[in-house]
Amino acid sequence: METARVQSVASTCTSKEDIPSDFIRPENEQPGITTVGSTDFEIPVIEINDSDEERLAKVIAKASSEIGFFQVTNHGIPRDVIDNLQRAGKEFFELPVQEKEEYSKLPGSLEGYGTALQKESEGKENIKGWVDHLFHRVWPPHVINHRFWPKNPQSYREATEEYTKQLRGVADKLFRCMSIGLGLEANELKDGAGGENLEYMMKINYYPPCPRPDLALGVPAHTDMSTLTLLVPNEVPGLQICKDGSWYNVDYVPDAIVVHIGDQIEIMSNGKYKAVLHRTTVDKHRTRISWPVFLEPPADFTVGPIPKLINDENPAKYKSKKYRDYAYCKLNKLPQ
Ligand SMILES: O=C(O)CCC(=O)C(=O)O
Ligand SMILES: [Fe+2]
Repeated sequence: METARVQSVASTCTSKEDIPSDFIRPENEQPGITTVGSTDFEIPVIEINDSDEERLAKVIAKASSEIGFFQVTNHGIPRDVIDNLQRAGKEFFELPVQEKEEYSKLPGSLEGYGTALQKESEGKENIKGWVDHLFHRVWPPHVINHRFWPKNPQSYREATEEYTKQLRGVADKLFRCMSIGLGLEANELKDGAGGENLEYMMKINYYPPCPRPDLALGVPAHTDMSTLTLLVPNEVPGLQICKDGSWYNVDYVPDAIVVHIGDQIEIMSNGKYKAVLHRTTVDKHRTRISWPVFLEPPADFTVGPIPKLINDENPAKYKSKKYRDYAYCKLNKLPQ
């Protein structure tokens, strides 16, 4: 059966004060009840044009171990490269739903246009997220399937390729600093996740306006299973991170790239760096769009705590396993 796209649901209920009951979160998840107004800690914004990687590594390592989350500025990606990416993605999502369905996911594939069907634990009803998305790989060339890249607008491919090329430079810099911050050689963290075979999975999240943003969520609470996730949002706020059990709004910082530490880096660092728990809220009047890129190990690559970081006093806290098996357990909510 076809799933209704949230964009279609939203267009039929904008004038009303309510939303279909399958989007209403239980009270302990409702953003209207569970969001903390102000932070008593700084969510770090880090300028990464510092050529002293040792110094930068310290700042990044601190943010990665205390929060697992930060934003970076002065990253060197020109504004127009990000604008072109965002314009093309927005134009794609503004096409009629029928045209977008040509890119819908095929059974068993992650790539394509779709609406998440969130698996809840046994016996619980599924609650839907107020968001549609598009997934496709963007790097390295041998994993790209252009079948899932929009042909309309025509600028989509070039804009996405250029952004990806620039983003790889930022990712490499972050990996080097995070590796140095663990006391390792600069290349060791990236090598532990697949090195040059690391796969870049692009996602576009499209969150239409929602009449009851106090009751619904876009993407519910989760950690990313990637190594790192690098994201550029549009100007509509909505990202929240969890620290010590409380939910905090993340400010929109113009021109920044948002960095989430994902599960694989937590594992490789043997818990020194933390995968951040996060979720997204939606806006009553405006459409939020975000472009995360998940940096993932190849499916058959085994990821585990980096051997140099474990010893008798500090034994491995995580199993080593193939990324494919990790992803299977995570997506099916099975123990790791
Ligand atoms: O839209 C965002 O800012 C975050 C989305 C997200 O967490 C995800 O797609 O994994
Ligand atoms: Fe996420």
